Amino acid sequence: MSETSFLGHAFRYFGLFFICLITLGSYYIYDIPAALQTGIESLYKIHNVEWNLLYSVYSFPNMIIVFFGGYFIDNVFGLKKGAIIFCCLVMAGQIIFSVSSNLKLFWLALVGRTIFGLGGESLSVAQSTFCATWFKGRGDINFAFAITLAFSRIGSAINFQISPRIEDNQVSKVPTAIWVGAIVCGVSFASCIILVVLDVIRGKKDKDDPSPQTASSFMDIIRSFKDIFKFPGTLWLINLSVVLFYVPLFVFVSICSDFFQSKYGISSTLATSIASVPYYSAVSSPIIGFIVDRTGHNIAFTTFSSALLVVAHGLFAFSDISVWAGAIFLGASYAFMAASIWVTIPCLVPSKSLGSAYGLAFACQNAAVASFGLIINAVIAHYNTNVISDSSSSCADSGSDINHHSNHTTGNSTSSHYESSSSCVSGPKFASPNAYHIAELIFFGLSCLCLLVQITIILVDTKNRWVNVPSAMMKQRVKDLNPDDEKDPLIN
Ligand SMILES: NCCCC[C@H](N)C(=O)NCC(=O)O
Repeated sequence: MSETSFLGHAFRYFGLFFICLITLGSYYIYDIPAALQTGIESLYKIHNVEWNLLYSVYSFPNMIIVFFGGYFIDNVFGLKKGAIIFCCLVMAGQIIFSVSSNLKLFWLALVGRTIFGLGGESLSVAQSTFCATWFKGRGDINFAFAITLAFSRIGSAINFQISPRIEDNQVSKVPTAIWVGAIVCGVSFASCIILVVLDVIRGKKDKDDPSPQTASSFMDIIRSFKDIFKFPGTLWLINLSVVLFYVPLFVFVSICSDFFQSKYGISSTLATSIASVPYYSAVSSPIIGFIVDRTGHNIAFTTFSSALLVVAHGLFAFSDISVWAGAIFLGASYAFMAASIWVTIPCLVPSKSLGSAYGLAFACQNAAVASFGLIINAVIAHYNTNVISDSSSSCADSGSDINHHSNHTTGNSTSSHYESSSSCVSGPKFASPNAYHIAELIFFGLSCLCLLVQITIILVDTKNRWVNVPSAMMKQRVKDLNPDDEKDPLIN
């Protein structure tokens, strides 16, 4: 099958469809607590801070677990078995969460979310590794990566549309909405099985799956961890830029709904819609990926993306111009970054280490996002001069019908979640503008650092010529790193 053969292309894109589907469930269920925040608080009779635990139990273990996940893909399970195991964990976690909603047991919900966390991020590593191995050294790899990310973000968006509709403002329907998440995970699991079969057909069954003897004992595992210190400096700079980019994106998105209401005086519904602009904008990244495939010079694109991030946070921090301006810059910034950063990794490590490299990047990202999530919320609480009316308990106990809007956040302890209802105390549910201003200064500073790191990578790469060169040279670099792939029927 030659590279240009129609069958080869069709088969690869058929595989890409299932590569996209394997994380649909995990992206869909990740934000179920946000989409059903009020209902979940009422169902389990919990407060905002306990609700936030549904995110913490996912993020904190992933500071470490996701690296092990990537490492196990490379050295213990292999990609196919690893993907199935992580998909099982995601589905099992969601089933436990669903059962907990029927039994109204919050501790069981936390167990479910923890098990989901054990698989969720590692499944994303498996997805990136599948994408990188199926498309490595090809001219459409940026496009393929961008499609998987766009698809995943559509999964998140569908949850925000569907879950509140199923729940229909009735606590009794919350378990149904959570069970629907389990069904979506079932679809992802079935897709994973199909993908594994396709991967076997692809004819790489033994090459991609290192034998378990590679790391048969705990000491073997510890010893081969040293390999990560052999990763090139550019990969560490890429990881640093991932951290510096995703903190001002993910953490900002988690607090921006309240920030928009506080600074711009807009309604919570509008604020929530604007908060999701960055994720909807990911839908445009395949177009950008298509362009990056033609031009190469990925770091030029990530640098441009960082510059857009600086502008976005500059607008939020220092101007009173319409809130839409900053949100659109942030969305454009995300679309460019998503389409260009992740593809640089196969140019820096050989295929056999891709899982570890993606695992390392996601571990750094999770550690930074979880830590800065706490720091930013602490800063906001410290500088806040508003008296926040915490109406959650009075509302939560006010009956089975709830007055609800979706909160598109990744969880924060200051987030608002109630429209006023007869039994709720009205008043500001968000912190004062000065508190958000300090937080914004931090995001702006991190964005500037991100831009600085991108410029550093460009300078470093003028010598190496690995990740900021025309696409033909990047393809050649991947081939040089993986000489065995000469025999791969789908690559050559
Ligand atoms: N539930 C969120 C999954 C995130 C997966 C991964 N850590 C990541 O950040 N991927 C890139 C992205 O832009 O989503």
